[in-house]
Amino acid sequence: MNQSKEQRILNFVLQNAVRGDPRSVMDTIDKYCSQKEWAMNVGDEKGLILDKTVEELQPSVALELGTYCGYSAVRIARLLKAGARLLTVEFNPEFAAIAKQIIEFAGVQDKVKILEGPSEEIIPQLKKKYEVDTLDFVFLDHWKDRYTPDTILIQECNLLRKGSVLLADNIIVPGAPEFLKYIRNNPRFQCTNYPSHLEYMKVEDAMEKAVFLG
Ligand SMILES: Cn1ncc2cc([C@H](O)c3cccc(CNC(=O)c4cc(-c5ccc(F)cc5)cc(O)c4O)c3)ccc21
Ligand SMILES: [Mg+2]
Repeated sequence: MNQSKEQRILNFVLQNAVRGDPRSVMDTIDKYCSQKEWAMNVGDEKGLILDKTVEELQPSVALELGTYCGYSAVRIARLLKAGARLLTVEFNPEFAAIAKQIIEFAGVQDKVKILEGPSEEIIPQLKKKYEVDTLDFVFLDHWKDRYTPDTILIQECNLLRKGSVLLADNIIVPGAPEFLKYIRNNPRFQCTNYPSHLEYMKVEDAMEKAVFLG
């Protein structure tokens, strides 16, 4: 049975990155995906916007929707302070299995919990099953038509507090027009747009940051 692209990414990390070194894992994935096979990791340019958001916020509890291979989970977890944790949601079992190995290879597994299942099922379980009070940070990078319903669901589950930050990938490509309309017209969010480029390409993309005002 021939390998998936994600399996090839994992193998390249296992053979070329330095175990326990998150930066080397990120750089190795970026090298593979810019030189060999494109893949939908947030990448190093938009990754810098993600880094700055996490560093500024210093979240204790972070949620990621769309783990994929774990690139952004490694990116976020490496910046978390002692005791802080990242919950990352992935419905595709193959992706979750790859991500688990990449997160472990990077040595950030103690800060990351992969929750397997669709976001609409996982989000309502966060308080009781995963002992979350409120979310300090949410990174949206899953199906683009789920950004809005999941943002509404997160609010319905009372998971945000004054100052909670949402950061959404792919505002231009593939695009999340409905989310943009929803979040920018919602008086309970203060939005900022961060122009950038699609990972590994010279195509314009952007991230949107939305601060919950309570
Ligand atoms: C419900 N639920 N709950 C958890 C959960 C997890 C997943 C998966 O992680 C998953 C699988 C497939 C696609 C995505 C979304 N990502 C994208 O579609 C994307 C595309 C491109 C791009 C850009 C240009 C192209 F030409 C092609 C693809 C660039 C990007 O950065 C992306 O993030 C996410 C899905 C639904 C889930
Ligand atoms: Mg993305």
